[in-house]
Amino acid sequence: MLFQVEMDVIVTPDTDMAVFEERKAAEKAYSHELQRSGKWRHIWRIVGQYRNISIFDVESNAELHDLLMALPLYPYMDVRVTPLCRHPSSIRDDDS
Ligand SMILES: O=C(O)C[C@H]1C=CC(=O)O1
Repeated sequence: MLFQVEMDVIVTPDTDMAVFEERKAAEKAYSHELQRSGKWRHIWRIVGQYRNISIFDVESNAELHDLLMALPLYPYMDVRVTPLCRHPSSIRDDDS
């Protein structure tokens, strides 16, 4: 099952940056692990914003939920999820 996930990272003036930087490093490692597994298929930075658009390929809604809840930066994020399905005009083999 494919999902578009948009993640906004929110850093405020009172954010403890030492804690944030620790979580950011953990987030990078977690993201790399999921990308290598194929579950986190794509990640793109939205230009000019601390936001990404990602594509996840998971077995179920529950699996995606668990993966997102475990994001080390989750406490600093606003997350939006959009379920995707194959477009009938797609010529790609890996769209479903
Ligand atoms: O930087 C971000 O967009 C937030 C998050 C997602 C992956 C990662 O390494 O950090």
